[in-house]
Amino acid sequence: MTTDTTTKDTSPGASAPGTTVLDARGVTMRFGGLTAVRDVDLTVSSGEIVGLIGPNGAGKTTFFNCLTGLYIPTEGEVRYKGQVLPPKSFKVTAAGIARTFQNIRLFGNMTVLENVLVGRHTRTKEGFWSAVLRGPGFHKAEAASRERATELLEFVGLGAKADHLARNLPYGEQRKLEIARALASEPGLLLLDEPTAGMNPQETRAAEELIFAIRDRGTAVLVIEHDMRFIFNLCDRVAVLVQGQKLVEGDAATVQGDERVIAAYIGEPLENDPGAAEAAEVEAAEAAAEATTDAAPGKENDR
Ligand SMILES: Nc1ncnc2c1ncn2[C@@H]1O[C@H](COP(=O)(O)OP(=O)(O)OP(=O)(O)O)[C@@H](O)[C@H]1O
Repeated sequence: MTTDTTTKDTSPGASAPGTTVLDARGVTMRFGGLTAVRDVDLTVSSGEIVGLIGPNGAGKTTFFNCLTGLYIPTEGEVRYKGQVLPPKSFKVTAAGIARTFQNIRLFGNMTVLENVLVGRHTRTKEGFWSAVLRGPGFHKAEAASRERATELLEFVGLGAKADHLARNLPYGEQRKLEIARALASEPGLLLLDEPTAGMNPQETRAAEELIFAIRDRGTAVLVIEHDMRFIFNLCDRVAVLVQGQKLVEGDAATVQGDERVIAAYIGEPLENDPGAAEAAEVEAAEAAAEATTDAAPGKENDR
């Protein structure tokens, strides 16, 4: 038997909108002498898409790893729906938090459907002996899992490719498949680590639509991304990590207007920064003025 009592439209992990699903408090992660994450608080509620941004090495992935049981925070506490998270990633997945990784981690030689079925294992109650003996309970569970996996593939737009080998999918579809596999564990919170990395603009737009649809099914989303346009379009709230600490948190306008955020990105300018065009114009004007001064007739005489 499975716990599969789902409909296409609502995730079984869904909570009433506005319920806090993730509550991370004072999370600190040290590696020897290096503090990668320092005293970070973050909440995510049902019905929300929250973004986590910051320059390279700011501690975003380390923080994600603290939320998924991959790392046990040196200090602090992470609660999911009020319960302190167990310190093992498979238990965290079973509790209701699923994730994707920066680098795609699919089983390339398995079919698209099989990849999603792998993601279902935390939601099936069939034990080892049932699988070995392949009794009626096992077959029923397998059929239910296949049905649910097929629904999820349709949901992400890969219904027609269920029998293809994962490695033969184009890049953007592999990313979608990763998301379908994560959804197969019926999470209440989905963590996406750079979901649009390597995507073209069209694929990025499709990913945006898909994440909105996931939110609408009742799954809260926390997303790390470097693509600022994507993050500010998508997220209800954005937290900025800099050198392991949370610098600012708020809606897109609050974060975009904060001088400290722009300063933190100096040397690594904000992608699609609204001020970038003006800054380039000023630089060009300064360069032109310098060139004119250099070529001015009085210049020789001034020396
Ligand atoms: N397992 C580890 N052992 C030691 N140091 C680590 C480990 N993982 C991360 N770090 C260090 O912690 C800091 C934060 O790294 P992290 O990967 O979390 O940053 P990030 O914000 O995700 O960066 P990026 O945007 O480049 O992915 C970096 O200085 C990194 O070198």
